[in-house]
Amino acid sequence: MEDIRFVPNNHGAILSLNKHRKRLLYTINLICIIAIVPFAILSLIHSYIWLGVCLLAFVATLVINTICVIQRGREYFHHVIVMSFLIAALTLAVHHRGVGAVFWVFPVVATSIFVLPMRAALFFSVTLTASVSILMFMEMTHTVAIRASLSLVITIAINYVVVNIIQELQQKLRRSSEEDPLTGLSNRRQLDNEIMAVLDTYTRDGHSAVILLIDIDRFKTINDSFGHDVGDRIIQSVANAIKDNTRKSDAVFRLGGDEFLVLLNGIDWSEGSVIAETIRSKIEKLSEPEAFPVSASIGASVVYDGADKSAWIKQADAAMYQAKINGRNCVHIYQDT
Ligand SMILES: Nc1nc2c(ncn2[C@@H]2O[C@H](COP(=O)(O)OP(=O)(O)OP(=O)(O)O)[C@@H](O)[C@H]2O)c(=O)[nH]1
Repeated sequence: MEDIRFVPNNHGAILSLNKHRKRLLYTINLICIIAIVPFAILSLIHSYIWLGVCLLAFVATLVINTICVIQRGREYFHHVIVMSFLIAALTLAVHHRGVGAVFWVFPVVATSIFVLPMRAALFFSVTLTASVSILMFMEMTHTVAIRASLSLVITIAINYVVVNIIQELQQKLRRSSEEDPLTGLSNRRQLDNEIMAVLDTYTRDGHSAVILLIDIDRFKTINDSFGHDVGDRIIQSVANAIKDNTRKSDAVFRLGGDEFLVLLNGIDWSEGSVIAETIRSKIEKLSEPEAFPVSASIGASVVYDGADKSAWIKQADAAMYQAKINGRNCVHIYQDT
């Protein structure tokens, strides 16, 4: 499940819009134009000038923001400005039209949490509820004011609990779709994006990078001789050995079975071969606690002009295959022959 709220960056701008987010924005805009614009015009006709002005200002700023977000990935008006028009309009509507206007507050409060950052939505919902409630206590019977205010508070509370649960589930789902459960390493799904980013950096800035393809030697024999549980433990130990000997800026993936891929960023072939050798020797050292031989064959391939993702991985794979042919438990660096 995807996060359906818009993610603001440090400047409060709205980032990456996927098609679900766009759909939500279009729907909100359409509803606002169909429902609010006629109401604003009616308000102006009935001489509720400020109410009409605030409603039109809200719709205008919302539509402009939507266009800017879709075209440039950034809001034009900060959402505080857009929401201020809405708070003012709804408070004026309750003042002019009485309790009937309070019904409009419920969908607005419920929707805010899906379109605003969590804190902003909470601030907006509380401010709107407070201003409408104060007005109701001043202008209506206390029974009506208490009932309406209480149901608004309950709506806000339930919304926040539900959205928090959705976010937690969403994070779990994202983790499980991107992470290998046995080792906690990223799985193949993440690989494409990471490699594309490294290739972009190489093309743009000339930063070198190296792929290491690591395959545990005779892993089938380990499984057959000592069982799958021991095999799993070896996979975890190898994963830890790789993680412990790479930097945070490198990316480590379990491709499946007993095969791992390491993406070494900003590293040339000589540094890459040193890291590969360190990893190989750390994996070999796992033999001591296990009391049976553990080793891995490693193929290395350095990024090259015109490299594409699958050709680059194929080179590392060919190098790893050569390391197996060379007797396993060794590093082989791909060379164009
Ligand atoms: N324990 C365990 N075994 C797995 C897992 N995934 C795949 N395998 C086993 O890993 C073994 C992979 O063996 P291969 O890489 O084909 O061959 P190998 O025995 O390692 O031989 P070489 O690669 O030629 O050195 C197979 O027996 C798979 O059943 C896993 O998650 N856990």
